[in-house]
Amino acid sequence: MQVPNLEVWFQRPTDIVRKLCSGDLDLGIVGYDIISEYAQGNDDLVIIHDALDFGHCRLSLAVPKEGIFDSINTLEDLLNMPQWTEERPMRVVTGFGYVGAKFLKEKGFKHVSFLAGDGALESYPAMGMADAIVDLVSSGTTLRENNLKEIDGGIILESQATLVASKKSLNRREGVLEISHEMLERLEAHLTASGKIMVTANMRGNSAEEVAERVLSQTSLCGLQGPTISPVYCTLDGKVAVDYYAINVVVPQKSLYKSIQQLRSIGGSGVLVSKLTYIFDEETPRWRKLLSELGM
Ligand SMILES: Nc1ncnc2c1ncn2[C@@H]1O[C@H](COP(=O)(O)OP(=O)(O)OP(=O)(O)O)[C@@H](O)[C@H]1O
Ligand SMILES: O=P(O)(O)OC[C@H]1O[C@H](OP(=O)(O)OP(=O)(O)O)[C@H](O)[C@@H]1O
Ligand SMILES: [Mg+2]
Repeated sequence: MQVPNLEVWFQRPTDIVRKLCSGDLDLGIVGYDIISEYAQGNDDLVIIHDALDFGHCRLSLAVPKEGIFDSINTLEDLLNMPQWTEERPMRVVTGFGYVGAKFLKEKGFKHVSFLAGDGALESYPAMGMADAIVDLVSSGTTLRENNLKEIDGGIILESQATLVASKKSLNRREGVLEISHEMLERLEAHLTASGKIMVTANMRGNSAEEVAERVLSQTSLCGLQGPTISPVYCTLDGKVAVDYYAINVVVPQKSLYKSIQQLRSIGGSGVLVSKLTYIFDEETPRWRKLLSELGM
């Protein structure tokens, strides 16, 4: 473990929120969907990082593609269907009863009944047990396989993994604030580095400035703050001389090949490419934001 005094437990998403609320966990990594549903109105929880860039999905309303829903393509269409009455409300199955109900109420749905379910909700409409579902969608494969469709305006929330904490722990438990700070810094630095690579190459030149001019003339070689150019020393006739310059530049992974082509076009050779693990920038605004939410 690279962070001392940190113990890691894998728990079910709902239990993470529950244990944060009860004070049994100090920090949690959990989807925003779960926080929205299960941390209802609990102001002890605070989101330290809201976009860890994994577990991307959306909570969405879906209905069967055919039958009475054949021409239903928007939330408005669904709302105006004559089928839903007090005696026969639209039956929605979901594991997200709180945010699901709140959403439909805000959109003006009156005749709705909710049914709770944990898994394979996509099968409920075909089994005749529900009219619509509110569930997580990522690739959309599960919906397609079950002959269901999303409708315009039916996205309830977008979710991805977040780092959350209990304010009580941050304020009162020794070391929790410091560890949270370190984790936040490492996560941000790692996210900043993801998708970026370091390209190193050698280039013949008369001076660092002259090499820099050539490098900066290329759009894909500008780097984070500009290229780093340093002399490569060799011995020539028994004397130390500089014939080559090494250039170091950080570029987006997706411009890898373009960068190589541009480097070659200005005389670069011996190109090395390495992955970056962390890029530590200035103190992240998320830290300031957290301190202010804690009243510090
Ligand atoms: N298809 C998906 N693609 C990406 N992220 C998803 C997907 N489905 C769920 N998630 C995210 O992952 C979290 C965990 O999903 P899920 O509830 O299916 O977990 P699980 O580990 O299977 O737990 P459980 O055993 O309680 O079902 C969700 O809260 C959501 O944030
Ligand atoms: O749009 P897709 O990429 O098909 O993903 C969506 C599916 O993934 C989740 O289920 P999961 O596989 O976690 O099973 P579960 O519902 O039984 O937990 C979610 O509940 C959907 O069923
Ligand atoms: Mg699951």
